[in-house]
Amino acid sequence: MHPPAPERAVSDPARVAPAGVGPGRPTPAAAGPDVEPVRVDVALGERAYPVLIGPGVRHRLPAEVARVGARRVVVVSARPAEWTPDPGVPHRVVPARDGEHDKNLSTVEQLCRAFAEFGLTRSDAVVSCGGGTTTDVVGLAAGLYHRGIAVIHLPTSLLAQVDASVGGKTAVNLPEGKNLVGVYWQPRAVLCDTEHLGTLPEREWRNGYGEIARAHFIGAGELRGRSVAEQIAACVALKARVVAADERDSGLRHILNYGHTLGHALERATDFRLRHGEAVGVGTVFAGRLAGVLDRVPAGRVAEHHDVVAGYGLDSALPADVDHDELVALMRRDKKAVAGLSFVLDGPTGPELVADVPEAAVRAALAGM
Ligand SMILES: NC(=O)c1ccc[n+]([C@@H]2O[C@H](COP(=O)([O-])OP(=O)(O)OC[C@H]3O[C@@H](n4cnc5c(N)ncnc54)[C@H](O)[C@@H]3O)[C@@H](O)[C@H]2O)c1
Ligand SMILES: [Zn+2]
Repeated sequence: MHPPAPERAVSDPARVAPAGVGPGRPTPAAAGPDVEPVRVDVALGERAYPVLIGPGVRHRLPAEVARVGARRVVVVSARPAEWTPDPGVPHRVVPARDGEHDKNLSTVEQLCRAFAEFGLTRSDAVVSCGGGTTTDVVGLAAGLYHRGIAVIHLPTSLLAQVDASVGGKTAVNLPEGKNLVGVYWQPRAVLCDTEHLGTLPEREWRNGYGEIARAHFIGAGELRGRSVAEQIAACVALKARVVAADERDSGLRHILNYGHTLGHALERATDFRLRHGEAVGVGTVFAGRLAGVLDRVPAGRVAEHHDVVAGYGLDSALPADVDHDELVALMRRDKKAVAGLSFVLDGPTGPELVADVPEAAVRAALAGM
């Protein structure tokens, strides 16, 4: 099989200079002839790591493996083996499958056994290549094996590049629920190769754009019309800033859940017929409407939520068959709910967690969506 297709021109090719420099800010990083990768640093002291974004950045893998000092590597890949470059040290490729079905403890055990069989020691490394489900399960296996071994992610879906592979949260599912077992385990590097997106189905593009749309309202700003690499870089830079300030989700990190309270409820209410990003898109429109109902933002800002979500090709309306009572009940049970109905909402001082939102306001925002 041939290397992935070239970068897809999803949006206006007009390029804009990367926004600022420094930790958590995208900075240019040269990588090859016609390549303009961007580097974002996740500033976590001695656990700081780079995220490289752009066409062909997978070829930085041997350099990153060398930087980590690994002598042997296990590559866990849900994509064809040729998608991962030779890491430059003795290695084994273990095939994996993306999907929630295999994101479980049994896969973690199989992976750890493969690491042991190949003789990985504490100072070696694991590489993941796949969607967010694969980076999550491999991240957890790496975080547990020998009480933690270096992991480098090569995320291949847009959602995994803008969100799942960065920030150090790892988890697997139990029959009782999603993401119930996990650890915080930061990768040593993340290589977001935009060429890897060349084969992504349309729906998975939308899935990623739901997260990019919500990022618009929590600090990433206007990204419509920018190149995919710039959109990813801006979302990663936003996440890097938030994670550097609140690695373990005890405060600021909750702003990343913008649009997610209704989003999660919608995923459940539709029995996961909606992809996560599609649900977050609708949830983002709702967050704008609710902030409007509560007089936290003017009408123009409410409309901007609709325009941004629709502008990324996402549905902004609630699916016709969902019941508002059920959505309200699910939102009350949201695991992030601190008191009553809680939402991350925009306001005069920017987005913040708002607790005890009156149910009538929630219903008013849902009505007519
Ligand atoms: N750890 C975190 O902070 C974090 C954040 C957000 C999401 N997540 C997790 O990420 C997962 C969702 O990630 P996802 O949407 O990537 O799911 P996924 O891994 O299931 O991938 C989505 C689909 O895209 C396909 N795919 C991936 N890359 C492809 C490519 N290059 N070409 C063709 N097809 C490709 C996959 O095979 C799959 O069918 C969820 O399990 C979620 O819990 C984790
Ligand atoms: Zn999300």
